[in-house]
Amino acid sequence: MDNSANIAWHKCSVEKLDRQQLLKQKGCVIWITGLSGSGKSTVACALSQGLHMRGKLTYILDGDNVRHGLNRDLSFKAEDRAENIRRIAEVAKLFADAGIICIASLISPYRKDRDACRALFPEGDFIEVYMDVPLHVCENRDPKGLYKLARAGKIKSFTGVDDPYEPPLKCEIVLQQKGGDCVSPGEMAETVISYLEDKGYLQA
Ligand SMILES: Nc1ncnc2c1ncn2[C@@H]1O[C@H](COP(=O)(O)OS(=O)(=O)O)[C@@H](OP(=O)(O)O)[C@H]1O
Ligand SMILES: Nc1ncnc2c1ncn2[C@@H]1O[C@H](COP(=O)(O)OP(=O)(O)O)[C@@H](O)[C@H]1O
Repeated sequence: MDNSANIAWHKCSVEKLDRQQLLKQKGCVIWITGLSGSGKSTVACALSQGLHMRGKLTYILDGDNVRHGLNRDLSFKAEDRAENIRRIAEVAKLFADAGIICIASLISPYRKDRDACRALFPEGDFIEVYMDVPLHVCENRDPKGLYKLARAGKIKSFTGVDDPYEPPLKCEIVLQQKGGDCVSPGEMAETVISYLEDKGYLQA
């Protein structure tokens, strides 16, 4: 797998700590996982807005968007999903090293792929957020009409329909949308911001 030989890491005197001091924050990744339609992109945006208003620098890596460019060669079969997730994690690692709060929002359905991403980061810097929204709620929302197409057999291997989703067994934050209680994207974002504040990520 590793085709790079005879290479050495080149260090620079300006390091992550220096960049963090400049930005008055700590670089990390907030990894939002969940079914299609669970609200990942909406919460990612609300979070980015909330942090921006507090003077914090963020950048969103959305699965759908990255698949328009860097990952345009990848399909939805398991190996390609794994590669999609691996590449996004490596990019997120660069953003975190830049001192940025990187928000990755992608289905990332397999536990082992998400755990492999976590292993790329120092302890604490990979913050996994699970959008705990039942399939029937996502399917009722169906903003892009994809569930309808999947149920009609026009899209194959659609997560939650004929492809698996493995919820996290243990993650930093669970955002629930269950029963009659409606939790707004802004409220969900505030939960994540409180976590970041408590853990010291909003200061250098
Ligand atoms: N087969 C299949 N399964 C799931 N999703 C599908 C599929 N085909 C297309 N789409 C659209 O692609 C978006 C998911 O891309 P991701 O990069 O987040 O997926 S993954 O992490 O690699 O599983 C997903 O976006 P979201 O709805 O925002 O989750 C869909 O719009
Ligand atoms: N907290 C929420 N409460 C109600 N509706 C929501 C919430 N978050 C997102 N939505 C709606 O659900 C749909 C799917 O959201 P989206 O962010 O596109 O999900 P995903 O990125 O997981 O596919 C959109 O129509 C969005 O407006």
